Amino acid sequence: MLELDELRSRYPEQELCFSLRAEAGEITALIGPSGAGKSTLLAMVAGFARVDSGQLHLDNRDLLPLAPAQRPMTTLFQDNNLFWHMTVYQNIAIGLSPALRLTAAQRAEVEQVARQVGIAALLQRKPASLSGGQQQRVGLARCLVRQTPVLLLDEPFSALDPALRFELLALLREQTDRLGLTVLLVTHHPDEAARVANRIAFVYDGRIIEQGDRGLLSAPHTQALRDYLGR
Ligand SMILES: Nc1ncnc2c1ncn2[C@@H]1O[C@H](COP(=O)(O)OP(=O)(O)OP(=O)(O)O)[C@@H](O)[C@H]1O
Repeated sequence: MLELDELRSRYPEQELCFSLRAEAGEITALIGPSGAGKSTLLAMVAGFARVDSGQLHLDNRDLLPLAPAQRPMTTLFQDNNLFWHMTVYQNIAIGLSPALRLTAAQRAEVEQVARQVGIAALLQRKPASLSGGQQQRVGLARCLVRQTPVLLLDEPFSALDPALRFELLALLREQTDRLGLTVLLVTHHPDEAARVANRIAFVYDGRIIEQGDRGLLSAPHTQALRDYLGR
């Protein structure tokens, strides 16, 4: 289980403080207004943003002393950070070896993950020749090949049209179940959250002020969540 206990960051204009529990095999959707702190929450967990106090554990292992690269997690943003001069194969392989020196077993892993996310036929292509949805599949494949137990996703599919977005989310759901991943997914689409997430956390003014299962969206407790949902 990934546990955030009063994980706190103080900025001049705002103090952020998050408590959250996320189980393996679960997708937790983080929703909330712009500026509420969703991306900063992910950055605090990943080690990219300063943490002033509180605790962060994965299965009772203290993650706070670890540098970002040592943390057992992978981050995917909307801007998927693909390298345009490299092939799809290389773009996935770089998740395993920055120098692209792969063992035979690792090469087989790249091919297997590519099959799982439906891009096996595209391995020799360059990202520029792919559709937006295919590019995000490559980004997801790079994350999955690393085999980290935690995935931090910051609106990875938001630029895609709804049908493609749901296709990619279904793929994420499938891989989360298959690999027992712990996924935190920032999204601006509550319908997206309702479709794939096990839990939904509403981030408001630097705090999680409501959380629950998908039912949260049909029965919000706070006025802030009602306002956010436009009800
Ligand atoms: N490095 C920083 N310096 C100062 N303030 C910061 C910093 N990082 C985060 N913050 C504070 O955290 C707040 C939340 O920003 P964040 O980008 O996490 O919100 P968000 O919910 O992801 O918004 P959006 O949905 O628009 O991406 C900011 O308004 C700011 O007050």
